[in-house]
Amino acid sequence: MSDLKAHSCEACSPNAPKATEEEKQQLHKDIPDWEILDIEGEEQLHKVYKLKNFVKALEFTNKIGELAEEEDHHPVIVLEYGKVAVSWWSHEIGGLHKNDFILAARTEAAFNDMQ
Ligand SMILES: C[C@H](O)[C@H](O)[C@H]1CNC2=NC(N)=NC(=O)C2=N1
Repeated sequence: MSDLKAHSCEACSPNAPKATEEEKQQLHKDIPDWEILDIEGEEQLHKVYKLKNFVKALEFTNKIGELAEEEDHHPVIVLEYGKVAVSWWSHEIGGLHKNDFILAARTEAAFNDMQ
């Protein structure tokens, strides 16, 4: 396994290439607990995290927000009591770019740091 969270994100433009099937398969190995969902024809990485209470869930949400702002790449985050659902995909290209896998790996690391 590579240390995916340490990879650099590339600027994502509308003509950036989507990750190929082979790349997705390889990158998914680093974040095996994330699901790849097809939402209205666009693939997304998705994971639901459980936390102790609302304050912890909010703290984690804010950490993800910081990761997103650092890379100008933003997820959908659904926050509720003790739970944070995160989806990463690249709006510009309507699917998955390597950046999404990197940010999912950083999300995973942020969660592990809180435990
Ligand atoms: C102008 C700005 O860089 C773009 O709109 C960025 C912002 N954040 C983004 N986040 C995500 N997930 N996908 C994008 O295509 C995207 N584009």
